[in-house]
Amino acid sequence: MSDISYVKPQGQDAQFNDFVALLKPRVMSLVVFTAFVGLVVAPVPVHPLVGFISILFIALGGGASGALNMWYDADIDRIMKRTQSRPIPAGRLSETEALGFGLALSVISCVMLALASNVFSGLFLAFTIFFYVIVYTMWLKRSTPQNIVIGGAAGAFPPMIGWAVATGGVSVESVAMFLLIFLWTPPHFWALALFMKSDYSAAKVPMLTVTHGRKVTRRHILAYALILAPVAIGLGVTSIGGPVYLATALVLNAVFIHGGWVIWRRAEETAEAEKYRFEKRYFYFSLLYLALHFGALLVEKALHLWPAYASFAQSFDLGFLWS
Ligand code: HEM
Ligand SMILES: CC(C)=CCC/C(C)=C/CC/C(C)=C/COP(=O)(O)OP(=O)(O)O
Repeated sequence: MSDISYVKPQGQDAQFNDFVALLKPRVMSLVVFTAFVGLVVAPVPVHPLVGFISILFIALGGGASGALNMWYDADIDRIMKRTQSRPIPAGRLSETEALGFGLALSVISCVMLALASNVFSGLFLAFTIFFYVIVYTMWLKRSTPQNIVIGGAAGAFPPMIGWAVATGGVSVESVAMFLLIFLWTPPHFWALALFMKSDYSAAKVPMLTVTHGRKVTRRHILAYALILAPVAIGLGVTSIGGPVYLATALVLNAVFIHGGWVIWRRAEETAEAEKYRFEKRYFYFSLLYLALHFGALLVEKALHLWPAYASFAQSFDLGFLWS
């Protein structure tokens, strides 16, 4: 964690773009979208200004956790090809700058979210940052191949935070959204780990592909796709689901399981000869998979404003089983 290797390029100030890059904006865009959906689909309406400010601070909190992750992981980011051009390993920002930026932004975002919505949401955001930075990044990532399974919880909390902004609490629906992302994370990440294995071996990060090999990882991807499907479809029979969501989930999960099956059956030599083309496609499909599930929840929310649709959708709601 020292700054010894840091040499600021002459005459070049730390760039605004580099601070933005510390926020991991591309990954966080989907994270923030899930938080937004969590907020919008909740049964309690939120004033648009409060909603906007809350999402802004959830986004900043997520970004802050990304900056703290990059501060702590600078040593392994220097080794991995995929991450070598990040601001710290590339020498454009110092570790101290990233740490200060990440800490300041974390405090500001949690306090502001608490003030803008409610204390529970602010504390929930703080816990999520803690989970990603301390539990995942500092502890699990370097110690167990289950790192992303357990650590993945951090990435699954944002829709619950959005829901908490609106309702001040937790519900079956928000837990179901959490479970959807929680069980999606392993196949999402392991598909990438199949074609990024050498990066992780070089950095000695105990990802499943490194510790147990690609064959075991392939089996795990299929297993998680199979466990994920009933949870993803199950979300459709809660109060925030409905026929449009259910149809979307049925199609997406059939495709995701089929892809997981193909990944499991693929001979390593074939995958290597094809430069892991299918695995790469599966990784990108995983992003679409999650975005479309949350997109379908938004569509349900809009359609529920139409009374005829709302009463039709009601017949799919099995909420009486748990309420
Ligand atoms: C522990 C949990 C997770 C791990 C280990 C993980 C890992 C990764 C990695 C290593 C990448 C490649 C990033 C890059 O090229 O810089 C990636 C990409 C991505 N991840 Fe995840 N991910 C996790 C959870 C999530 C969650 C919860 C979301 C959103 C809800 C998400 C959304 C994305 C997106 C949108 C990309 C594509 C970024 C791009 O185009 O550059 N990830 N993920
Ligand atoms: C609101 C809030 C606090 C949200 C946090 C959301 C969250 C935990 C997202 C994690 C997604 C992510 C970039 C994982 C990368 O893992 P990695 O760090 O191992 O990947 P890397 O090798 O690309 O750094």
